[in-house]
Amino acid sequence: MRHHAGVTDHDVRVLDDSEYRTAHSLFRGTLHHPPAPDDQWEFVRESYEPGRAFGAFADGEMIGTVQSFPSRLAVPGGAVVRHSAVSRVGVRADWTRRGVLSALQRAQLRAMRSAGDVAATLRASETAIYGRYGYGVATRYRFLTIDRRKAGPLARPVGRVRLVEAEAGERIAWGLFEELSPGRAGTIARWPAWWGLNFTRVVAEQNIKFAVRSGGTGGSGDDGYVVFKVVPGEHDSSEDKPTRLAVLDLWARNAEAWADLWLFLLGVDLVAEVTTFGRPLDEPVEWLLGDRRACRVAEEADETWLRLLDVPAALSARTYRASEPVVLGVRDAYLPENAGSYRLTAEGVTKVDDEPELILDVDVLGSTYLGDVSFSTLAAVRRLDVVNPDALARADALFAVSEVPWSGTFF
Ligand SMILES: CC(=O)SCCNC(=O)CCNC(=O)[C@H](O)C(C)(C)COP(=O)(O)OP(=O)(O)OC[C@H]1O[C@@H](n2cnc3c(N)ncnc32)[C@H](O)[C@@H]1OP(=O)(O)O
Repeated sequence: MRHHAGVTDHDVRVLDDSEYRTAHSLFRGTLHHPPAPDDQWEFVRESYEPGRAFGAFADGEMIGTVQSFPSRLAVPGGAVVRHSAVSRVGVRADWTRRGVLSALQRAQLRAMRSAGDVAATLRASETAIYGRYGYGVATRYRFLTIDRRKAGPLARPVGRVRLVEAEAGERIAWGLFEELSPGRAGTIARWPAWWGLNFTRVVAEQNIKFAVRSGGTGGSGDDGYVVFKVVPGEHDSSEDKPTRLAVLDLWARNAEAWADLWLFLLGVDLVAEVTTFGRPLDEPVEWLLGDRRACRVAEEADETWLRLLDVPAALSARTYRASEPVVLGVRDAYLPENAGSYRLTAEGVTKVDDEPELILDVDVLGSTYLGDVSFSTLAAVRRLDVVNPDALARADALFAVSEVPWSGTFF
């Protein structure tokens, strides 16, 4: 493939399983990590799926790679669509800014759509990279830091939270997760190798713990779990580091189980600080505490970058609120079959020849799709062309959701 006014020549093709380790080492190199040692590779190998890894080659050497995991994504209204979780994107430092990633993206987007995936998502290392390929920020998450000794929760537990040894804990967590996700819009299915890589592999080394909740008013079965680790503090050095409990993964079937899990976490002795990995924006942790100021949002950040691969299928999969119709005009440079006018009503979606009222690139449509940001907001920052200003309120009303979207799975 010739790119960027002929600066470079490279070919892109699907990798076979003899090439996965080279691709993985190349990717890790672009993040400035050494290749995975053998024990880690055993877990990583499992996560490469046939037909899903691509390499870019120049002079017979691999210079760039992308790959994806097979998954499913929940959309507003409760439907679940086929989805690829894209990761391990990297181009060797001596080949960057010559169009190598663009060529890889072109091949990967085409392949995912041809395979029948409706959407792809990823976590971006930098925000400047993926908009051009049609990915838009579609969910956000927040990282909490709680001063445990100040928190003083007022509620009392209803059920029972028990610590479970790692093997059984992981099995129970996995089972509950499969029941609960995809559920909320933005949540995804985890592929089997996700568990091995994220937990099994590091359980002993990182002293990872599993706690399971049961026995609430809903019955005696397990209905929530939390995966966490406690990092002991250091008090003998010049810097005083508090003992910290880090919440890695927390899912519950209902609010009662959720609150019991948090009450358990806030009651672990000798812990000064409870921190979380990215949690949903609407998780009411502050409201559980006697002193809401004990809970600080350490960071709020972009979580899911969403790429609609099959726009008509994606628009038809989600539901819409009652409102007057709107005609959206979609532009898509990489998958031009998505381009055109779509008439949306509360009952459904049709591709039409009508003049669009709002014109937007597919990455902007991706940002609105799960309901995290409104058309009006994106119009205010000039991310879409407003042909008919009245259409903004109609589009906002149609796409409105009652629960903030969130993924909750890092990859
Ligand atoms: C889902 C994940 O895996 S996230 C991890 C992504 N990987 C990394 O961050 C590892 C380090 N970075 C890299 O490996 C590379 O820089 C990549 C993969 C991000 C980009 O690869 P490249 O081959 O340089 O991208 P390519 O040349 O195709 O760029 C296409 C366009 O995007 C722009 N672009 C690409 N990466 C960046 C960036 N990091 N910052 C700003 N602009 C960028 C280029 O300037 C170019 O713009 P132009 O068309 O206007 O000239």
